[in-house]
Amino acid sequence: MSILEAKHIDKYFKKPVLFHVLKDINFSIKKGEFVSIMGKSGCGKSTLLYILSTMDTDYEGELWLNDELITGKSREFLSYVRNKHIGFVFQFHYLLPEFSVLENVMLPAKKLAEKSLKAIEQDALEKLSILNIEHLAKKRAARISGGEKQRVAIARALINNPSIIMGDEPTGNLDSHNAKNVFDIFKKLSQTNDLSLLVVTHDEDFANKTDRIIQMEDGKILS
Ligand SMILES: Nc1ncnc2c1ncn2[C@@H]1O[C@H](COP(=O)(O)OP(=O)(O)OP(=O)(O)O)[C@@H](O)[C@H]1O
Repeated sequence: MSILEAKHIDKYFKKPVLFHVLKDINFSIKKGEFVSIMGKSGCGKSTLLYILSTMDTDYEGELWLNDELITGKSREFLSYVRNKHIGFVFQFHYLLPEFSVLENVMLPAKKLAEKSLKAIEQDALEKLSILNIEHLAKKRAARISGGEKQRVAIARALINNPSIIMGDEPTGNLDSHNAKNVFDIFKKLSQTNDLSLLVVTHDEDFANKTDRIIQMEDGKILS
């Protein structure tokens, strides 16, 4: 079963001049697959991820998530889909510094509002324990290290049990030790939890260890 499928995606930027940035993008990601996207700066990786994450709706072609057509759906629906089915991990973690680690992880589940606070707290503690950082639960996010912050960001991405995690340079801000930790966590999530992962990266070591590399050049997929 495909978790994510892009069919004939084209995108144009209209200003300052008409620019065909994505050209007939086609690929799919299976359940439990760990895929990386690589390519030179400016080839369109972030633009593509923005579309795949349902944030950008101004494109041609079709986006499918869990065998459901996402293209053309309302803003409210897309916001729900993002929160429920997609977990995000960025280069910068975007944690709320004054909130505790636990509160940060709970936030996307509170927004979804499908469970009681008690149940959300239990889920958040479980995610923290998967990432071996349960002991940080009560600490303020501002008071933990960069590597720990990225683990908290991963726990937060997992809180609503998404179908797929999307990462934009998730190891871009980490030293090699912490980058390897993040890779190992992602690998384990794909193998033991059957979670799909799609990660844009410039890190060749990281990409070479993923199940598949999607290579981009000038807005096209090469392989
Ligand atoms: N809002 C925009 N309007 C016009 N052109 C844009 C806009 N955003 C990006 N571009 C251009 O589209 C191209 C692709 O940009 P994009 O950010 O997707 O590349 P990228 O592969 O993610 O690069 P990097 O690896 O540096 O992050 C670039 O030439 C960029 O200058």
